[in-house]
Amino acid sequence: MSARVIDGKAVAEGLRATLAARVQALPFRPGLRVVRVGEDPASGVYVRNKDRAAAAAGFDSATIHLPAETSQDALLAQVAALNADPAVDGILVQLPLPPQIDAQSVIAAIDPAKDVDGFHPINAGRLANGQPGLVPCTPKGVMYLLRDAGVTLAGARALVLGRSTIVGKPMAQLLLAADCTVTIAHSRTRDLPAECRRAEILVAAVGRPEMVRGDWIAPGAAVIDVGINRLADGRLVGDVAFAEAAAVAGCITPVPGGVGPMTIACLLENTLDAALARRA
Ligand SMILES: NC(=O)C1=CN([C@@H]2O[C@H](COP(=O)(O)OP(=O)(O)OC[C@H]3O[C@@H](n4cnc5c(N)ncnc54)[C@H](OP(=O)(O)O)[C@@H]3O)[C@@H](O)[C@H]2O)C=CC1
Ligand SMILES: Nc1nc(=O)c2c([nH]1)NC[C@@H]1CN(c3ccc(C(=O)N[C@@H](CCC(=O)O)C(=O)O)cc3)C=[N+]21
Repeated sequence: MSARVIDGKAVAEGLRATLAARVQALPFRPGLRVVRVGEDPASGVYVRNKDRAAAAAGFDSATIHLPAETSQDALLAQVAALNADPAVDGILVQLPLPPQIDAQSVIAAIDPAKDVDGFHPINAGRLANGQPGLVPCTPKGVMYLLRDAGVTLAGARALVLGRSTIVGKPMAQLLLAADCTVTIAHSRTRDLPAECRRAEILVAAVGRPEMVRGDWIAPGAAVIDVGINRLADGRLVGDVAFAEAAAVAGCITPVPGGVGPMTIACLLENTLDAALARRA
């Protein structure tokens, strides 16, 4: 292996320690509510990790777990109650939602000032316009990791693999704002390996286990693996074939212990930011 492995767990611990110190100095505890509907197994891990991290950093955090058959109206009523609750600074509705619920409508119902996921159209629009707002946690965490690893951003050729609203698109916006030359690739991209090979910064967010092979990576590239894929044998792997890619890349994030912990730390940072803005 030649690549430096970026320790997302350690960077996240550092960020959480800074946030904990800031929270301790406040006359109130920032309030975070996670709404989970049904039993999506991947959400279970995330919600558990988040609860532990939020409590340890001094946040007032709770998960509201609703049954899988919850109606859209009932979920909208829950969101409205959290919007109206002055003790709640951040609201996160865990995705995916069951099929009877339209996620877009639910996200649009969240008070943009409490939208710590940064998924509300108002916050997405602010990001696109270069205005301050709440930024989606995963792409925000990736930017922290790139900066921590000392990766040169201005002028760098960056490729984002994936164009989802929650990862790919906001990731591309943040890299663009940092003066990268950004390409967004997706399932209709012609010759994906060739596009990847041109990238000095490669961010993979496709949800396809180990799809990105070693010979797709430019020598010395910074490789950020957002993918979280649970294999049949229980192993957790990313969207990048780690060992192959690490033989070629300059630096690379592992799964687990890469982007995932940063997502949670950034959720806490967004909650603190939302609390300070709301209560100012
Ligand atoms: N570490 C973390 O904190 C987080 C990790 N994740 C993980 O990141 C991954 C991506 O998540 P998310 O963005 O929500 O996923 P989505 O399924 O919403 O989006 C996947 C994207 O990848 C593209 N894609 C799918 N298959 C291929 C292919 N064979 N070739 C090229 N492009 C393809 C899709 O293209 P098209 O648009 O054309 O369909 C789409 O744009 C998942 O593994 C998820 O679990 C997600 C959130 C947080
Ligand atoms: N509204 C909403 N916001 C989200 O941000 C959101 C979501 N819904 N739905 C699901 C995805 C996925 N996601 C993860 C975050 C952290 C880890 C994480 O902590 N991963 C650790 C541990 C993984 C493990 O041990 O299983 C790691 O990668 O090291 C995983 C997955 C957030 N998401």
